Amino acid sequence: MDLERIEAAVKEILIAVGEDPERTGLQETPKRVARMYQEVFAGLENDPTVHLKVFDEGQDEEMVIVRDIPLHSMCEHHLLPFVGKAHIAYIPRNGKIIGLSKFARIVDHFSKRPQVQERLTSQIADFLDENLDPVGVAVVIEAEHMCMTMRGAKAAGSGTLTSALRGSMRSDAKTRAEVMSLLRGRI
Ligand SMILES: Nc1nc2c(ncn2[C@@H]2O[C@H](COP(=O)(O)OP(=O)(O)OP(=O)(O)O)[C@@H](O)[C@H]2O)c(=O)[nH]1
Ligand SMILES: [Zn+2]
Repeated sequence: MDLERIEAAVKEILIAVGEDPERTGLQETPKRVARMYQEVFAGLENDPTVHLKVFDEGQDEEMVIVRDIPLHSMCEHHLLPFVGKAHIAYIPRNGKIIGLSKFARIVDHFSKRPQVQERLTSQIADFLDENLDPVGVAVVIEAEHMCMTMRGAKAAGSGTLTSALRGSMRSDAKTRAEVMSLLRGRI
């Protein structure tokens, strides 16, 4: 990531909105924003496959659900945060599982780039589907978008719910109903 370029751009924005980038409170701001972007967009650079330490100890064909994974991402339309929770359910194949913490790391990875909620949801589902080859996987995300609350429509408190279903979660009506009712228990 080109930190110097971000700094220069932020300084330009400050001037363009009518601020004085040399006043005491703003002198360090371009540098801070550059470091902040490096952190919140780290998912553009890092490799998510490092989180795929696979164990073969899962209960075959039994569903695993990790709920309420905290999520912070940046809406690509306005570069404002959207904040919420991800819920992931999957049915391992041949006992192929990953550590529970890795789901939070994978959610974080795909959140840390300019995003829309729909694509974030699909990217997490596709990544797990392609790399774990589970019988089925479901990802549900609920989030509040600052671009809808602090500006524009000013729809404070509105929530957006997205889901991505793969494998038996999509094709098998009974499995889909089961996972949705388990996830709905808390959503
Ligand atoms: N589908 C989808 N839309 C999003 C997401 N994040 C923000 N948006 C929307 O992206 C749209 C961009 O609309 P535009 O009309 O191009 O931009 P705008 O004039 O700033 O729109 P307003 O927010 O309505 O003021 C808005 O409706 C946002 O609510 C997201 O994750 N998914
Ligand atoms: Zn937005």
